[in-house]
Amino acid sequence: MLSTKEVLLIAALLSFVMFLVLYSARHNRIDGIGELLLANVFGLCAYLLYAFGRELPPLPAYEGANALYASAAAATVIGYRKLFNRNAAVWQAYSAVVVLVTLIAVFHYWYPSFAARTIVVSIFQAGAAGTIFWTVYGARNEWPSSRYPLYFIIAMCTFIAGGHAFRALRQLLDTHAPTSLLEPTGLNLFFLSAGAFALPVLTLGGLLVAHCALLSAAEYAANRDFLTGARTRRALFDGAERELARAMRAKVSLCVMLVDLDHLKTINDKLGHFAGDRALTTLTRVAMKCLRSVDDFGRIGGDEFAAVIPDTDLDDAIKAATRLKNEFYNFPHQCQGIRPSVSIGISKFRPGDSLGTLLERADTALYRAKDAGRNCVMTEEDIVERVALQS
Ligand SMILES: Nc1nc2c(ncn2[C@@H]2O[C@H](COP(=O)(O)OP(=O)(O)OP(=O)(O)O)[C@@H](O)[C@H]2O)c(=O)[nH]1
Repeated sequence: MLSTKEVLLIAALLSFVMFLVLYSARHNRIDGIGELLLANVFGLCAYLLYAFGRELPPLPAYEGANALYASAAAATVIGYRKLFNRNAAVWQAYSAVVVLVTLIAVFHYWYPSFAARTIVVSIFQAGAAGTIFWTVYGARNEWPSSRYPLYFIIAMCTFIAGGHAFRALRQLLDTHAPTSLLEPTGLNLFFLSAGAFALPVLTLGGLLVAHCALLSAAEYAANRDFLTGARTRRALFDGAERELARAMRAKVSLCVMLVDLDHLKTINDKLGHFAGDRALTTLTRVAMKCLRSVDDFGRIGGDEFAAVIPDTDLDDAIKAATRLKNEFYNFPHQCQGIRPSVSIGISKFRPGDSLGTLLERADTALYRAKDAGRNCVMTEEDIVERVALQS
């Protein structure tokens, strides 16, 4: 079996490895990574002081080691709060460390009691694990990707807080409880190992969270237009191909809308590019509001947007497009003297259509809408009618 010193040295090594991993991730500018890095520096020093406690004078062996280990817990809590965009409560966390170290000194020099020291340390560590638990649990519904890291952290925090609560109770009630942290009894070794690995395990959880946050940020950047937040052309077309295949297979209706901002060049020229950008962003916001959550809306270039509207026949697509057009026209734009509007062309899926042919017909309808004076909605059926009248 490992000795207590060996367990602590392994924990120190793990903290060092975690430090190196976090150090390489610090360039990603994820909030909280810096604090986890600091936590592992504190942790590494604390483990070494604990491990060589018998060879050191009492001040570094007791107060020093505990102050560093408590600071590691405080920095971990702050790191997690930042990772989940919560108020970091730095002042409160380090104040709790000061209170803890004061109590340890009191139970070391004035009222010597290993049991009392163990209990206050366990309460502090259980409180830290509990805070991380609530931070992660409270963020679960807004978490954008797989919840596996959250469940992992919640399980670990439960284990750590439960272990500390049990240890404190045992110290309080059991007359055979250990009288030193380094006592190599079976249960003491178990608690020591569990406690010593808490920091590396929670750091691992934080790294998993940071990894998921990075992935979802990269996914967002790849699939969302930087200016407007609408889907990118590629993301929209990928989704459209899937919807088209589904419409074909399930024989359900589907429509495509092309939405073009009218006279953007005039807005840019008269009011500046920022006013043009604002009009594009407003259009996206209004469209997101008017369309359903199953509809896909993306910017396909310049001032042109497209919406893929599944399970919808032409009449309902016209209603949605008209609502969008009117809402945008009536929006309180801050464009002195100019009233931004949109023109919309709609096409309806026919068996055998490809995305290209569907967009082509919507584009022809859009140009008719432009020809008709803008700020209006045209469908391919209007075109069929007009072409028939002309011939
Ligand atoms: N502010 C801003 N302007 C853009 C952006 N992308 C494209 N444009 C401008 O949008 C204008 C589009 O011009 P046109 O295609 O002639 O369209 P329009 O002026 O809206 O005229 P119609 O579409 O015919 O009503 C060009 O002047 C582009 O420079 C952008 O991201 N921001």
